Amino acid sequence: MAAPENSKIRWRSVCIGKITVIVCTILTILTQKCSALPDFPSVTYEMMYSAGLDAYSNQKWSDCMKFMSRAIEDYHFYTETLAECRRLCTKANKFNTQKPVDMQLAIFGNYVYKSNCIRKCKMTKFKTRPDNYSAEVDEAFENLKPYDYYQLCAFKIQLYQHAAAAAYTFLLSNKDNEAMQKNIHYYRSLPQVKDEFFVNLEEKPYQTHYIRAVEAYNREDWLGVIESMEKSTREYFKEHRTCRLLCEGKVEQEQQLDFIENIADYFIKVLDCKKSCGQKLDKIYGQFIEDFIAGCYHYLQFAYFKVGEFNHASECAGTYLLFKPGDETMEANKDAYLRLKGIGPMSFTPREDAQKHYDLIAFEAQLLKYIDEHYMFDITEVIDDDDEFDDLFLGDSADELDILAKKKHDLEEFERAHGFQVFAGPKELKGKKRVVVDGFLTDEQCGWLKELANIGGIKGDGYQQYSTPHTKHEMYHGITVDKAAELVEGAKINMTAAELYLNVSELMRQYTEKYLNLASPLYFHFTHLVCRTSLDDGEERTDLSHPIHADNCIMTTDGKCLKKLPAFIWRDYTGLLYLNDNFEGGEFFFADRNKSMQSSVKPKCGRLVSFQASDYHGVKAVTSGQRCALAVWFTLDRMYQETAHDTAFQLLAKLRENPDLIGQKKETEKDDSVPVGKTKALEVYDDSNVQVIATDEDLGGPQRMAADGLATEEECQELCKLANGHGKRGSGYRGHVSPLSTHESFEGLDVPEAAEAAAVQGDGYRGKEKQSSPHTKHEIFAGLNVVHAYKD
Ligand SMILES: O=C(O)CCC(=O)C(=O)O
Ligand SMILES: [Fe+3]
Repeated sequence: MAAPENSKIRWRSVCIGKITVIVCTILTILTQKCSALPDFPSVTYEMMYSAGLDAYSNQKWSDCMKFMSRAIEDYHFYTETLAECRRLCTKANKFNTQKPVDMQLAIFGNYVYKSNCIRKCKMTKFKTRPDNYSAEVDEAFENLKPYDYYQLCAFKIQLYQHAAAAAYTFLLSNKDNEAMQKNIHYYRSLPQVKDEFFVNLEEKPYQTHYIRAVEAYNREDWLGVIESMEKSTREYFKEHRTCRLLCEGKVEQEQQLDFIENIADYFIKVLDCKKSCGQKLDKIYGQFIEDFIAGCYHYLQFAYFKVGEFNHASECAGTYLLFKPGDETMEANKDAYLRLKGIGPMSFTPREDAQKHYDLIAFEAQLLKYIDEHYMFDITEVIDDDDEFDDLFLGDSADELDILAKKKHDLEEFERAHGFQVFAGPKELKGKKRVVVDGFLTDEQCGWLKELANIGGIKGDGYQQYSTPHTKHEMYHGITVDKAAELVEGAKINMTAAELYLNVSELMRQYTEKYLNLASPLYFHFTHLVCRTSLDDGEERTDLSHPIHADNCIMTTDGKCLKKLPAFIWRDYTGLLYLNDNFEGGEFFFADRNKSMQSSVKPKCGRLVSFQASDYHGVKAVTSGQRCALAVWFTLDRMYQETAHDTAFQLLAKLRENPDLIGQKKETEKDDSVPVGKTKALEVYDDSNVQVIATDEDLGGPQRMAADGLATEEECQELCKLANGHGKRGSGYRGHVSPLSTHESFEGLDVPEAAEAAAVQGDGYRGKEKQSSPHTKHEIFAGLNVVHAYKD
């Protein structure tokens, strides 16, 4: 478990210096007695969060817990109260809009009246409390960040029950957060941590009732389903209203606009926020449930049917059909209900609250569609890519932030230690994950490598032996790193140059990995020292030395990047280290998909350019002289790692130990230095029990492979056990009833798989026959049974 110490928090401390001290003092005086937050109205969640962060960085773990939990508590108090004020004031009207002198005047007059109402309400409830919070802090609370800090601080003082609950709560809203997945995994491995510690501290009433309803459904306790699901729908609409009301204060206006423009822009932003309430709320145990509210009515209609309350059952069926018109299962149920005495078309009139909810959402969707298609958003808005480099170092959880801050620091240290200077970044180069850095080689070193390329370089090497692969006006020759080592053995070049080749390419790999802040290691796929020499010095040229292309896909005429063979689709990043500038032309450039130039780089000795292999780029014509570079293509897939570096390393080590061997063996003429594909890479695995039993030709298509020996008998059994374990849990999990199964699926199986399992259950319930789980089947048949029961 990576629990950071002495870490720098990358958080804008909103409450620094004096204020923090005051807050801390107040809270310290209050000590245990601080739960009645409204009594201390001027202490806000923002202040407490800041105090919590300070406590965290000063390693005051229990203070950190205390402040974080109070911050969370106050955030709830504040948001609930705010929503309540807005709700109370929605109906406050003074001016008659029915017979207005001027309708618009009356409407806005009422807004003035409502605004006053909200202000009065806030004054009564919040008293002297400041009412201006930074968007960053609000976002942190929405994403449950305080729980992240809370769990770390609790962990530090071995309060595992608190830590586990906070970690679990955070994870439910931040499912992809790998650091927290690892933390949960770690907590679970502790003997003192019990399953029941993993509780969702942010569970909303509608979720609790929903879970109970599904549990009751699984027990076939139909009255229980009715009671809990009715409560769940009521609570859901309430929560939805609150969520929408909270959207109403969240807009930051940047520009001076007309009165009406201002209102429209503000309104659109609020609308956009409201639209996301469904996405936010339709979750159980953090798992999104499609058509959540419709699903509730499906459960209800079935439960009412089971207890013989057909009027209610029909009403719920009708409500379901409001949300899912034409749903086959429900239409069939409807037909069946219609055959019952006392049930007519009116029995299917949707519930009033559901109808209101539906109308609102539908109207908003219509409005948003209009806005999407017609509204002229201010076109001066430009994408601010100033922070793109920093984006590479952005994290979510406290753990992540600390790790990333450390990585950024490491990178800076690495740059300092090697004397590298960043010359251009994503902003100047007009693309993410691009960098130009100087200082990789001295002039002398560039000279050695150039000489190496010229002595040992093979014409067309690396280009299927074509000496002019891209333009007839230039000749290419190159040398791979293992070939360079062989030249040392053949006494054609000195050891220093070959070692430099090996070492500097490794530095390029390390730097690219660090700069791009990659989560997994980079491997060499192909390393090539290459020179291009102008054949017609000084002639006018309209062609390029290297046409616009990407290094891992085929560029189509309409600018698409097709990840298909024969492109080297496993290449992920490219590094080009230039060796000279005494030539004409030959600028490297990045291009758009429409082939227009985005930015260019002038080669010079020791200058590295690194970028994503899928970025389009090219080289302008070399109109005179020779241009040399060390080009390295990296892959994230170990399978495609080239063996040349190992070979070179071993040979050079042997020659260092036995210098007598140098010059004894005749250097071979054979050139086998074409880029290494899968077959060569697989040889790496031959040493570790893996045997390739069939490849592309045997299996009748590209990129196919079968191999034995990837797991031992024991490992296979382990995996089977795991699968069986999940199978069992799966059946207990079908109603999303056990938090443990959600929790376990995060570590036992991968997240998408767990998500899929949950999605299947949700979907299946709504009658999709393709689902295979027994529970789902049961629900489909149960649905159909209704029909059959009355047909027969
Ligand atoms: O040498 C350069 O600047 C770029 C070469 C290149 O893009 C390539 O070989 O794929
Ligand atoms: Fe390229």
